[in-house]
Amino acid sequence: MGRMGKAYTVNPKDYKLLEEVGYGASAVVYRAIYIPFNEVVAIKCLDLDRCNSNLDDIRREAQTMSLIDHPNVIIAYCSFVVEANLWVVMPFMAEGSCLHLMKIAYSDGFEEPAIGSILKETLKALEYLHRQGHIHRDVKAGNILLDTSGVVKLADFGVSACMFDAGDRQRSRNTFVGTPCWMAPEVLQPGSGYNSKADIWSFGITALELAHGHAPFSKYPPMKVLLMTIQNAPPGLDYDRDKKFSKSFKEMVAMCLVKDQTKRPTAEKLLKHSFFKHVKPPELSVKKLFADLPPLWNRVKAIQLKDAAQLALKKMPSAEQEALSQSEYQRGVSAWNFDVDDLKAQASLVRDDDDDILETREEDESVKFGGDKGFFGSQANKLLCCLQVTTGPQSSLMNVQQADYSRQLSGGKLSQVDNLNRKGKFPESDLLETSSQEKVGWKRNGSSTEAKVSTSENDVKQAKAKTVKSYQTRSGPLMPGTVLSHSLSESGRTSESLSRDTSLLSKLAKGRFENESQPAAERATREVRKAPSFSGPLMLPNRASANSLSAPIKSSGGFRDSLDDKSKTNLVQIKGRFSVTSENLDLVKDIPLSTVPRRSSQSPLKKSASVGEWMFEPKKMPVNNQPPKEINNNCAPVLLLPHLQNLLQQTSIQQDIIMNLLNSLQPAEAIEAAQNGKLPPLPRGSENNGSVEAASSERERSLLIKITELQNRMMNLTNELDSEKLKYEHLQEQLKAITGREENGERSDVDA
Ligand SMILES: Nc1ncnc2c1ncn2[C@@H]1O[C@H](COP(=O)(O)OP(=O)(O)OP(=O)(O)O)[C@@H](O)[C@H]1O
Repeated sequence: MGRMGKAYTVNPKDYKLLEEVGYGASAVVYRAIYIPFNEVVAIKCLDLDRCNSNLDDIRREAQTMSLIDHPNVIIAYCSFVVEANLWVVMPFMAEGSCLHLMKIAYSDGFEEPAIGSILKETLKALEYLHRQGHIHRDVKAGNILLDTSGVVKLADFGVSACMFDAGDRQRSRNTFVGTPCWMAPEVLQPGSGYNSKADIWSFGITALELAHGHAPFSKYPPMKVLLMTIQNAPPGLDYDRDKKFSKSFKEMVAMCLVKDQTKRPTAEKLLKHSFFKHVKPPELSVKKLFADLPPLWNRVKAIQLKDAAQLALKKMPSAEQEALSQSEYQRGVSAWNFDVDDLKAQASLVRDDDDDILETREEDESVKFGGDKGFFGSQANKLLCCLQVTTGPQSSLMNVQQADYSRQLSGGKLSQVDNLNRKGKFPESDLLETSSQEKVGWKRNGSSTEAKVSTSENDVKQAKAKTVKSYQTRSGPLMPGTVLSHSLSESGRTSESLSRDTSLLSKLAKGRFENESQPAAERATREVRKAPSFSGPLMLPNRASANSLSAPIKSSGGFRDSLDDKSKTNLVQIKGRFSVTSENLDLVKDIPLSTVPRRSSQSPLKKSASVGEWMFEPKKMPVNNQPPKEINNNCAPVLLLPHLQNLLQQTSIQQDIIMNLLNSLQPAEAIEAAQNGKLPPLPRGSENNGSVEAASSERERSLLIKITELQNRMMNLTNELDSEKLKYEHLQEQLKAITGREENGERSDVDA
């Protein structure tokens, strides 16, 4: 039974599928006619084979959608299974999603009045859903739908979870679901659990997406997005760069994008924010956004072709992979794939020398990684270990995209379409639609350009439509057993259906991906395994805590590209895995006691720690008044600085290593030993008479020997450093003296 007493049958024969008006990771959405009422509806056809979600998720989506009742939340009239698809019948939103609208005509985002209206309506929907005990978990521009009168509705409960569903509660709230770019940090951190505040974060990201035309970090592969979300400062509207936006908008966004979920406002509270007070009704500000635009299905077609053209332009395999990953975000697909192999493959997309990543956007400028290859590896490992492995049908990201790719690549004159869309807007454009739908053309100022959708694409499409129609109907309520067994029996059809895609290009693409994605995954696996372990006694204090804005020890590897300009200029040295910046050095002195404990006041280590201060707040050293025997005038103090800094860095790192070693051993004895330069007495292994104890004593002994060696080296370095400091001071004095003499000489010349 639908709304307002209207009954929508669950018989697919009562529905006539028309054009495709949208597609996601697991679904294609069609405009359709419900024949008994002659009413236009939208039908979302979820391909159960492709679908990453389990049946519970799908059923939940359908149930949730049919129970909700709010003007800003899209409802489901009914849903039923048709062969390998779940059909969800819902109202048709004739202007599609905000994402599509931006892609077709507002690539740099909307103006603030429109954004305000869209966000306010969306927030009303969220407030309602949260009140009902739901977390949407997939708030993004792609799920905000608009109709011709400017009505805004939040869609897609494909991943929503009911907070009051006791049985599933823990599981669903500790499971990663959603879209990385929009996902709150707490959602990305396994085990921490999350609540409706996760939607507020996504809402903030959506606000940025509407303001800029893309979500922050959207150009990066998923694993990178994940790490950036966890490690970086939250993205936001920049007070200088985003001048065109009001202060209250910026403030509102900043309130949403707070890493501590408890500090984020509820939807109810956020609605009271001043930004929403003066927002215009959507029929005034939103409606005009789509004036003069072609019908939705033609826009969608153009977007598909444009995406395909962009992908086809990427020649290099690595670029291709990156493009695939990026296109996933650009089109706002939310089915974040948690198949571990896929994630590893994604991780392999993070290239060390990815220079183009340096041509960053606003959010990139704040990128400060605490990770390096090793760190990345270990973090990724941790994350991968915690990720829930999808055990369903093979619906890897690659496969899903591959299918889309195949579909798109079968299109015709791509460059022309790209040309058409290059300018983004079609203000005076007039779409000419041929009856056969083989030709899509835009007339611009008299000159017409046309983009032909090739027959092959139509063939594929028609074949697809026929296939859908020829499916046997299994109408009636969604029966988990039926679908599951069917789905299982059909598992592996993804590759089958791919092979049905006929275009030569798609075959080529397919071959390439099949050949490349696997090694990529393997490579990534190897990389992750090879990654140096940061656990154990030799671990440097990892100060790149999950939420830290910057880390004292920075990457010179995997995320070198992400260092911002500032940190680049501060770069002191890149050595081994670590690069050290002056900022880092400054932080060395602030190592918390918990990280480097029991730093004794008599310890020689302290000496080296104080070097950090000296570098940045030069203290007067006791200067030997005797002039140095030899003055090398070429050796300006400036030249000495890098050398001193190197020494300092080495000393600090070694100090950390030693302290960690000490910390991992018999604490009091070891520290004492390190301080005295002696070995502690052997642990009381003999008392226990245990071979294990004896072995561990042996190990401790050898470790202590190593410590002593290291300590000696460190002390040598410290001495060297001290003498360099003295030299530096002398040189400074010398310089001063020379300068003074020269000045005096000049003055006496002038006097003379
Ligand atoms: N009722 C509707 N009316 C018009 N267009 C719609 C409707 N529902 C969805 N669409 C279009 O179809 C697209 C994909 O729909 P939807 O988000 O439900 O699929 P999905 O597979 O769950 O995608 P994703 O995983 O990216 O969220 C939307 O972004 C939107 O453009």
